[in-house]
Amino acid sequence: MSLILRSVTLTYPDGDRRLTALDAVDLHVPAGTVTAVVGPSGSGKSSLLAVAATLVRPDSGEVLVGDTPVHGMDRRALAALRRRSIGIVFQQPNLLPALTAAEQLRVMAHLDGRRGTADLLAEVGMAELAHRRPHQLSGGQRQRVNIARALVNRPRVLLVDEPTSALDHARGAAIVDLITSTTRAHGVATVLVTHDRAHLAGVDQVVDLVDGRVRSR
Ligand SMILES: Nc1ncnc2c1ncn2[C@@H]1O[C@H](COP(=O)(O)OP(=O)(O)OP(=O)(O)O)[C@@H](O)[C@H]1O
Repeated sequence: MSLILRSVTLTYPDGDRRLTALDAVDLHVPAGTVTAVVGPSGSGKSSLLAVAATLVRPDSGEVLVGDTPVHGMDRRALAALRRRSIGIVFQQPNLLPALTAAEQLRVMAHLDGRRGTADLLAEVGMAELAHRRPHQLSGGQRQRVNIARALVNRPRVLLVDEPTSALDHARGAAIVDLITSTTRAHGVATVLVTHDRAHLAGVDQVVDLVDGRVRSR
């Protein structure tokens, strides 16, 4: 159950012209592996995540989420696919301030009728802090809860946006290690967008995005 982008092109209106944010991008992220997407500001990283999340429809090309082609799906079908198959970890953990770590996960589980959230908190090293609210947690701990929450619906695809930007070096490295180990344990296809090349030794594939084009290495 992989994530595949085939020759994806995305443009935005730019005055009288169009700006090409993604230019014939090919990406294959097999299940149980992490692909890091690295590139300078404006190279198209957020656009790539938005297309992979099915939040933005490309001008052309094909997106397959967990082997399901999204082309031609209506909004309702896309929303169902996102809920069922895609986990998203945003740069800033947008946790609900009034809820404890355990409750953040249970809300998601309740919405989707899933169980087993305590195991997920333990997996990200947060079992003992499960009763704490976001303001009682460090940035790294909040990011751990955020990652666990993204896994509640047992997604096939995990999309992670700059998870280390607010963390120091050691905590950033620990978060990337955690993303890698949970990716393997859950067999998800993970895309990790980052401008920070420091922590990428353990990932399976690194692609450079330059002016909307992928350069593999
Ligand atoms: N909604 C939009 N309308 C017009 N142009 C846009 C829009 N969103 C992004 N762009 C442009 O598309 C290009 C790619 O932007 P994108 O946000 O994907 O880059 P990025 O690599 O994520 O950048 P950063 O690291 O700064 O977040 C940039 O030139 C940007 O200005």
